[in-house]
Amino acid sequence: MTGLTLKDIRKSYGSVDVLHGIDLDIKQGEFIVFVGPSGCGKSTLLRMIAGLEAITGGEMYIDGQLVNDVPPSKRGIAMVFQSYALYPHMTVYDNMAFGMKIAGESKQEIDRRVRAAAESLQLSKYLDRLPKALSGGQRQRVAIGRAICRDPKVFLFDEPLSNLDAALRVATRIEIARLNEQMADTTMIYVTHDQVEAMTLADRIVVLSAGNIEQVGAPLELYERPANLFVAKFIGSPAMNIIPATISGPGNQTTVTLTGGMSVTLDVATEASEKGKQASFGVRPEDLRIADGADYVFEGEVSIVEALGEVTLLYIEGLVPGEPIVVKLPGIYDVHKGQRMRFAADRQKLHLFDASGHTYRK
Ligand SMILES: Nc1ncnc2c1ncn2[C@@H]1O[C@H](COP(=O)(O)OP(=O)(O)OP(=O)(O)O)[C@@H](O)[C@H]1O
Repeated sequence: MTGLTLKDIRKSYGSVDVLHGIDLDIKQGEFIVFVGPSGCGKSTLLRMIAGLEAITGGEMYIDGQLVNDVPPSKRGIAMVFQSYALYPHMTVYDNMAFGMKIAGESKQEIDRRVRAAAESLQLSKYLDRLPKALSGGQRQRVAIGRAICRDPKVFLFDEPLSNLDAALRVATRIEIARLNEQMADTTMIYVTHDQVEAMTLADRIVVLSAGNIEQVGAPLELYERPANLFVAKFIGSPAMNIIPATISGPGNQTTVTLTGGMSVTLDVATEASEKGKQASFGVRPEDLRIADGADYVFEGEVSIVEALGEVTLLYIEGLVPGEPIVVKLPGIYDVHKGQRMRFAADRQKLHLFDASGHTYRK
């Protein structure tokens, strides 16, 4: 079984601690995506798994074997970089064959693997070309093909699509999803800034911030049940609206008083001892709808309307000065600046976090 186990993995550059003790179990064949703000340590962690960065502390196991001191070439890992890193003077074929030649594979085996990888990535007709005669998307497919040829146990991707334009990103993302299906036993770990890539490709997403894991879970689990305020704001776009609140009625369902005085009841249980405590109330822009009765969550004035066709984004002022509530309505709405509106949401879709940012949901 080619799983990965990270036990209290730490990284420091001199006196600067970058990763503070990462614990993570990855099963064979899983597609794991690392996300987090710039500088949180995603790439460093990936490079440590690859063996390109030394491990300062903790233990890393691949397939049950401690690999802390195993060099990259002996870890059974292949990595695809944002920059493709192809040899410019070599043809596509030779780029894909290179690693196997170095490893001393037979010509026949090399040929078989190169052609199979080229076939699965629709590169067969480009095998004699140099990288400069390829588009960015084709180059990245060659880099992926080269990695496939090495028949890795673990496949690492460091923002592989970020140099591609929007249409190519989508096409190559779908290519990677297909590859993941074909290579069902190969563990894949993928770093990205792109929420759509994370949500669509991952079996599980690892959310990192400032060198710590905030939450690990299936994409929709993170979306529906964020463990804390950080994950709540990080997953989903536009981000979840957060409104300061006070717990006024704890119980199986909790009533809170929002800044501005509105009382709202959520499907979240709280202990009696929470009464009077400060909390953060959360609602996603897409979970808000125009209220049609007296039952509403908040009221305010439209300050900006962004009509995108498929959705309309409204920025509503009135609760926290300078922090408009964002509402995402499906389709086109005839709404104008200055209009006063009320919005409602289902109780089950509302979130509540305590003063230290942890969710009240069990
Ligand atoms: N060689 C180095 N020496 C000192 N600090 C470093 C070194 N490499 C990375 N760092 C620091 O480690 C932290 C994590 O960097 P890393 O590249 O892993 O972040 P990241 O989450 O991948 O960011 P991004 O999304 O911007 O690529 C950053 O604060 C960075 O400045």
